Amino acid sequence: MNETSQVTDLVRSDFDLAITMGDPAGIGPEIICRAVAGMTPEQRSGVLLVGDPDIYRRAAALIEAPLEFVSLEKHRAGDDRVAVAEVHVAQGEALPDGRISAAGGDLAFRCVERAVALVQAGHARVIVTAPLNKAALHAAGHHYDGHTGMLAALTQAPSSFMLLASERLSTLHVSTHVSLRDAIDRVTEERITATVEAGHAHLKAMGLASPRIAVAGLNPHCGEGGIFGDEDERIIAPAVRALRQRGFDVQGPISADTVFYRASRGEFDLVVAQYHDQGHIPVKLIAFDTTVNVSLGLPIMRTSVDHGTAYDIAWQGHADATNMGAAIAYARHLAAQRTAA
Ligand SMILES: NC(=O)C1=CN([C@@H]2O[C@H](COP(=O)(O)OP(=O)(O)OC[C@H]3O[C@@H](n4cnc5c(N)ncnc54)[C@H](O)[C@@H]3O)[C@@H](O)[C@H]2O)C=CC1
Ligand SMILES: NCC(=O)COP(=O)(O)O
Repeated sequence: MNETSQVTDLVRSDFDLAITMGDPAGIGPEIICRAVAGMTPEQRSGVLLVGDPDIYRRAAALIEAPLEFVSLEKHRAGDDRVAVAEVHVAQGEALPDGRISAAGGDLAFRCVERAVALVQAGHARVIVTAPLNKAALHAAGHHYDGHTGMLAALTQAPSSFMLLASERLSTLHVSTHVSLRDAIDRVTEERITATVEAGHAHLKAMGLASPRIAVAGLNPHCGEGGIFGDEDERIIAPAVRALRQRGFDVQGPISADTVFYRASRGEFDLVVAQYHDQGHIPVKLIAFDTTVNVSLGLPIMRTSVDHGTAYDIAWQGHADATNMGAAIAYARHLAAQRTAA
């Protein structure tokens, strides 16, 4: 029986969160154990870890957390031990700490695959992901651009969008993991429209009655009348006009050098960024520890830390789990909003 088919044999089905291990060579196992160790027994009972239990045990020992783990199939309501949907490292494969390996990339992929199956089967509600390394993922032959694209493929969603949500500033991206040259080609009316629609729907679902959305320009000063490029006038402005005609509270294009500052002061609930770094840099600058990566446009719910695998500090015992805590809190909030709706 393979790991995915085991979901049909589960003995319990009331987990709020399925938390995936990410790349085991990185800080994922450590920050997950830190976050779980800090939970109340009630919160912990709603958590299902996905990954290799021996690696979770090693991480718990590293941080001296008194956590015990039990296979999902043996877990019962009231059990103090942390339930684990087991996904094992391929035997005999090298998995060096803090280094890119096919074994690490493959385990990270199989954990996400398993988590999706668990959620689709109704055994968990929201997926929270620890970071994976995209080079390791590709080394293992899984050619996705990250979780966001992988989740779209695994759930047969036509598209997915990356939201970085923080208290002061949230950004949603027209494109993410492509080259800057490709990103410019992806600035199309269709993609801008779909991104605004996805952001609007998410904010409504999170309880905002009328989300105020800004769309960032692409070129310096939005092209300044065509002197520095014409995409802002030719593509972004018509897309925003059409959205406004449909009733969306959306403005733009607004120069990228001011729009994030304005949003961070409360003028907008969301900024649609035209490419990865445009939307990532301002949020990570002001809220690296607390920004949550949320996948939009999928039939399932998923949140994540905003940081990466941090190989440089992996398995040294001093990774900061604040961001994992924020991703978990956002996931719980998502689930609660969905229940209330
Ligand atoms: N959600 C995900 O799966 C994400 C995955 N990545 C991937 O992670 C890999 C490494 O990315 P990098 O650009 O090196 O960024 P990174 O976020 O892994 O590391 C950047 C710096 O921040 C530090 N850092 C990050 N998280 C930390 C934490 N929790 N506690 C203490 N220090 C922390 C690291 O030690 C490093 O100095 C790449 O393959 C990237 O694609 C990056 C972002 C998100
Ligand atoms: N820059 C964000 C990142 O790399 C995480 O991407 P994803 O795994 O959430 O698609």
